[in-house]
Amino acid sequence: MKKIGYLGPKGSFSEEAIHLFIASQPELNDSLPELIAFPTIPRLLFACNDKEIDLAFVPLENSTEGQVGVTMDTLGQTEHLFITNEFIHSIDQCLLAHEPMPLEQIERVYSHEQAIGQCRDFLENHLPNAQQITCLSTAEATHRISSIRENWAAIGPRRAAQLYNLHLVRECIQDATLNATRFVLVGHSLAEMSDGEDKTSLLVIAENTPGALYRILGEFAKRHINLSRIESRPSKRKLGEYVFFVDVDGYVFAPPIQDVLWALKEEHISVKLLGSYPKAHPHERIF
Ligand SMILES: O=C(O)C(=O)C[C@]1(C(=O)O)C=C[C@@H](O)C=C1
Repeated sequence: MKKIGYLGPKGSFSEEAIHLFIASQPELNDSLPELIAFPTIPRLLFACNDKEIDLAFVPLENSTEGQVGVTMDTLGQTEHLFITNEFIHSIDQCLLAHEPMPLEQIERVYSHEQAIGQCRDFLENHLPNAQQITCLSTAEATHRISSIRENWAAIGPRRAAQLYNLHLVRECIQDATLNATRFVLVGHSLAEMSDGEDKTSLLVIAENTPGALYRILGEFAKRHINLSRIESRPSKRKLGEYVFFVDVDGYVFAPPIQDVLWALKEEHISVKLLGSYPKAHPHERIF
């Protein structure tokens, strides 16, 4: 039985998404994997890197709040991991508390930083005086308030209300109605080319010199390779130095992508392959 790790505890958006992802994958449905909750994303990804688990399921970016930096940074640090699938899950944030209560009475709001970021306008407009407390996940926030009878609330998934015996004070409190998170499944080997459209994720380490990014992008443009995402993260070596996460259309062994990788190597630009995997086509309700 395959072991898949996710950001827990039970009731997190990650858990909700992994169940839907498994249901969408006939080959995983034949022998259901064992799901293991981890308290943090680095612990989860390093457990996979060290082969304690077969696969890790992690959030990578959200349509409202943007990149999940900790996932990107940890993928950059691990050595034996490849993204093998992506899965887009629609996210509805709910405000949960012990009992129905007027918003003015709520003194504290607990949640994961991504969830707090997705509800920034709601918090500013409706709970301007509530203290915001960041937790390791939305489910951890929900679990924390469930054992203490105070005027505290948590932001998290609808299902967490049932699991932790809480009341739904408000639903869909995120700032953008269409709110979705892209999760990726990460494993130990490169996925094979699919029957449909694939994409390739690369981590490119550019020098801080004039035109460095221009030259990198030029290699893709020359070969008509479509870039679907480019994001920077600090290199963590010095202020103002960045690494770039680039997603391009196509499977990594397709000749034009191989040509780009050779060209970048010749220019001494270092590139780490993060994976090649089937492109997700989310339902139009999501985007
Ligand atoms: O805290 C959770 O419930 C998670 O699964 C993490 C996470 C994230 O880091 O993006 C997942 C989806 C939502 O965007 C909010 C939080």
